[in-house]
Amino acid sequence: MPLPDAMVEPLAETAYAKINVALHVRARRDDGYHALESLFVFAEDGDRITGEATDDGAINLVVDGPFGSGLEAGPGNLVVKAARGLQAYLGEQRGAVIRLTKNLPVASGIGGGSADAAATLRLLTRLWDMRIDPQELTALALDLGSDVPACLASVTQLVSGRGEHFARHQIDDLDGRPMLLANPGIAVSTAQVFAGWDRVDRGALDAGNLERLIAGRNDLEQPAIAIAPAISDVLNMLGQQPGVRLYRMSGSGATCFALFHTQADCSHAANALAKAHPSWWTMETRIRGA
Ligand SMILES: C[C@](O)(CO)[C@H](O)COP(=O)(O)OP(=O)(O)OC[C@H]1O[C@@H](n2ccc(N)nc2=O)[C@H](O)[C@@H]1O
Ligand SMILES: Nc1ncnc2c1ncn2[C@@H]1O[C@H](COP(=O)(O)OP(=O)(O)OP(=O)(O)O)[C@@H](O)[C@H]1O
Repeated sequence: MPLPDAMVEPLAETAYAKINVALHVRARRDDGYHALESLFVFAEDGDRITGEATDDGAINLVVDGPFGSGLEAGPGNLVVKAARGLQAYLGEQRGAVIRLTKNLPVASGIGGGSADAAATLRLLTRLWDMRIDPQELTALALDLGSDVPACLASVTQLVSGRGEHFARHQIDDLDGRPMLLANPGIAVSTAQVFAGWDRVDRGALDAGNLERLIAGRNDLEQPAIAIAPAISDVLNMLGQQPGVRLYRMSGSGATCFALFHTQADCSHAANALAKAHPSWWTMETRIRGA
């Protein structure tokens, strides 16, 4: 027997937070973007997107959640852009009512907007019953943002170019590893951080194993710290925590992450940060497996 409408659960997707375990900036390109080499991993947690299909063709977005208040729900929101882009791309006549529960800080280097856009594409292909693999949507995804193509699969990937080259990458000991994210409460503009890069190529990324990644870098750390010095405080604090294996800034900041040996180490660090800096945002999570 079919369920009455009120009991039909809306479809849901998690917009997994993206973390750049290492991010090497190799060159400034003629198109203004930068050529990067990065290992992307994804957290098991992130924003949440739910939706229901409508027949009128309209895209309506409602935003809630801890970081929802500062975010517009209109045409500038990456969820709306992704939905409209998908409608146009596939000539879809149906619309959708979408709810974005914003759990991740905005403009914080963990790709919240990019993850939301990719999750919207995954959600709507299911909602509108499109017989299409979201991986076919790479060109549309890249139009929405450099990180969006890799966010479609949201598994560990080596990413290069502006973000258009991405391939699954297996590293022992990463899947399921406890991870703490920490942000000092400062929104940082990605474009402004890239503009502060000193244009020195410090060499290629070696993502062969965790040891080599530990020897890697985030070349955007220094320009981000110049804009938001509190990033140094976050890094210092993370580096002092017992059981930390690797700590670094993610993306263009200001969020930093630390990978731990055990969940107990991670929880201990989360408590220490919350006690010393109650205003900082933290999230205790794990690296999402393939
Ligand atoms: C820093 C990273 O998050 C690392 O994963 C990404 O490179 C940024 O990805 P994103 O937020 O999706 O960035 P986009 O929305 O495409 O671009 C925002 C701005 O960042 C700069 N930008 C971005 C990506 C890139 N490879 N080079 C750049 O110089 C450009 O000034 C661009 O106008
Ligand atoms: N759904 C959304 N979530 C977050 N930001 C959005 C969204 N839609 C539009 N934006 C805009 O996109 C900009 C970048 O937001 P986002 O949170 O993706 O940045 P980020 O985490 O620094 O990304 P990256 O790691 O890719 O550099 C913000 O200035 C914000 O106003």
